[in-house]
Amino acid sequence: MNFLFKRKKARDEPTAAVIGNPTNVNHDIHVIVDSDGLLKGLPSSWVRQIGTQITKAEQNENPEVVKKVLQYYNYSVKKQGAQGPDIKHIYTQKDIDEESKEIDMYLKSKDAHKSKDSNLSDDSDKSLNFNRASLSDGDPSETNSNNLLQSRDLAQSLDNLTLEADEIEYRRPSVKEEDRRSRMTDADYMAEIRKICNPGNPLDYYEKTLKDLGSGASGMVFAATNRRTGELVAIKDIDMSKQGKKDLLLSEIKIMKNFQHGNLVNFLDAFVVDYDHLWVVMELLDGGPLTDVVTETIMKEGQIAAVCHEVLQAISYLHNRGTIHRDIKSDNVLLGMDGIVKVTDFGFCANVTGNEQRETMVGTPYWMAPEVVTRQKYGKKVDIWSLGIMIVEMLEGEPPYLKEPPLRALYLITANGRPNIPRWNQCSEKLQSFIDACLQVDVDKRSTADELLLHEFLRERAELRTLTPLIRAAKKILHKT
Ligand SMILES: Nc1ncnc2c1ncn2[C@@H]1O[C@H](COP(=O)(O)OP(=O)(O)OP(=O)(O)O)[C@@H](O)[C@H]1O
Repeated sequence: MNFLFKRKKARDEPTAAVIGNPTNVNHDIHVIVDSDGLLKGLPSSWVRQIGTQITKAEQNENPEVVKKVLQYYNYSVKKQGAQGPDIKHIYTQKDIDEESKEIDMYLKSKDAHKSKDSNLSDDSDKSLNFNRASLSDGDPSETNSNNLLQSRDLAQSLDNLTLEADEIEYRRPSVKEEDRRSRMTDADYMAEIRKICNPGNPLDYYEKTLKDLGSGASGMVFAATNRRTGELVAIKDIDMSKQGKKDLLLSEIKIMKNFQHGNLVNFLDAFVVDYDHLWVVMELLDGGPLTDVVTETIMKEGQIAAVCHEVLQAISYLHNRGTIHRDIKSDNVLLGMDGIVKVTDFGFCANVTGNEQRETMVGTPYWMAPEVVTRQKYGKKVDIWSLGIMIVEMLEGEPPYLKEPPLRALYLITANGRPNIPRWNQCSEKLQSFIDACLQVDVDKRSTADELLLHEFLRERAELRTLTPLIRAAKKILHKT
């Protein structure tokens, strides 16, 4: 069999986007471009950040975009730093709206704090500069004192956030419940989780094989055999002592039990093992992630259409249940050796620190829709944008701007809108039209999952089994056979 192989490209380990965006954000910082073409009015630490990643000409051209990108980036870093590891959860429009309000409140609390503490008011952005040590090349003594200020500022900002939350009418009613939850100890959570898990010993049900399927941020995934049926399953071993938000994990398991679809990696069972390990049993996909195929081989249009069709069926299922995946990318599309295509990572998956990107930013930006960064009202169609970026991966082997650091990638996504696709002229008109329908910056013009499922490009999809040779070829190159 003849394949065109792509050169192996370095892919950063992307993480899940977990931050939503507010609507009608007040501009609390006035940014202007001075006569020298420099942005004025930005906090000094932000200026240092952009200096390394966004050129003066770009700042000149898009000052508002630069401001929004920095706000989003710094909020994201701060949230990660303040709350520790975050767990992605099932997203609904309601979650997104609530998160949007949270960002609004964060921005307001920053203003409130500014007026309360005159010592910090001239550089109150230090609270936003959580990752400054790694981003600035300033002198170490300055960094130390800033770190002290950061901790104080961070704590105060969080206090403000709570105070405001009590006063604001739209604060979600579940906050009291969250307060109660925040007083729960780890042992309390484990007791709750235990209640919804299978009480038995997993080794009575499943026999571990020697095959490790890989390791993610939250732990190892290994293969096992169902002792009764002989079915192969994948078991994700999550070390609960290292998880930040056990409450979310708890609700995830509850929700996941109700989500079953032929194009989702379905949840099968869960067990608590050794007091603080959660074993999540799911269907095993033996072909590995789509990422291996896109980085190693060149897919034909019929094969791209086949993958899009299956992924869209999963997205449509989730969207029709008021759920947004928010992390559609090739890494989260798993393949069976027979060519079956399933979407994963739509619940119970933790996003914990483990590599630089995870530490510096909550969400990986490369698949992110522009409206996420610009904090316009957004919803289900972020998944359609991400699908469009995943098509770019299938064409080019990687998403746009992958080699750029996250802050610059955010800037480019927001400033450029629809990315340039080098192989565009080699695409058929139908594929071009399909990509156009996904990568519309104007959300209203972007198609829905159900509309895309009727697109003529998908009518020419190849049979799923035609993916098998590509999977085999990728495995061979990556020594995963
Ligand atoms: N159901 C499955 N079948 C086969 N392989 C799987 C399955 N689930 C995960 N894997 C593989 O196991 C490895 C780790 O998966 P995992 O989902 O933990 O990774 P991650 O998404 O990077 O981490 P996390 O979701 O914890 O942030 C990956 O290489 C993935 O392809």
